[in-house]
Amino acid sequence: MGSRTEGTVCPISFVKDVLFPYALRVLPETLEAQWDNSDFAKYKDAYPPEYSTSKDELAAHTRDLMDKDVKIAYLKSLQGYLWKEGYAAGHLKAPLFPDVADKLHTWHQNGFKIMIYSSGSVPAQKLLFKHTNADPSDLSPIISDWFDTVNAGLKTEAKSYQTIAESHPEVPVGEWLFLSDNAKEVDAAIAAGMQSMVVQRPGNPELPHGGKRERTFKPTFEDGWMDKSNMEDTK
Ligand SMILES: CSCCC(=O)C(=O)COP(=O)(O)O
Repeated sequence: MGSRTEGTVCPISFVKDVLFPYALRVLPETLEAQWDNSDFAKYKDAYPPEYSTSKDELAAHTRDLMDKDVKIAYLKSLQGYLWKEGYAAGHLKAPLFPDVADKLHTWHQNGFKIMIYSSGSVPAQKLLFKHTNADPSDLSPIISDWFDTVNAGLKTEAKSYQTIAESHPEVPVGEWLFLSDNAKEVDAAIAAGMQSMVVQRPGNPELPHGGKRERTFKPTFEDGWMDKSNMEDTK
């Protein structure tokens, strides 16, 4: 069982209106404090050289990438670093959709492996699932594995899903279920041999073809995720 984060387990607005602005707010003070710190070098040095020569260049490029929501590994890595203190201090908490925590616990108790595949970096994923609005807040112990664009590849490419499946040979590829609000990612997962569905959530943009496609899944919080009556089969 695999899933992406924004628009699937939590609202897109949490990422766009809370996480991104938080990262931009703490960026200048972080650059000021950490620029020459050897622990920070791995974030700074991952940027292309033309953007890592000065704090101003790096900040401007970071702002530009976030404005355009570019999901590039060096930005995602820095974001995870910038969010760390915010989560630790309680300023950031992931607002999961109301069905998510219960459903993940149920699946876990029933022996399913739950894994996350996100454009957000693995450290950022772990922070998000560790600090949620659920009770208990930390869902990370029930997540079996974590994938991002560094250890798996781009989410719209079938080979990324093959890489993920191959890293767990104990689970035949046809037994994986990948849930995403992004139809292109669902198509890539299906091309790799996984089962996959588009999840529709409040606040998500209109799907291609007005959401009319096979295997579109619109969970209602009362009925639960796996109620087939919520599935639009428009074949
Ligand atoms: C899990 S880190 C915060 C979300 C994020 O930065 C992101 O890019 C979300 O990507 P996803 O593929 O999970 O929608």
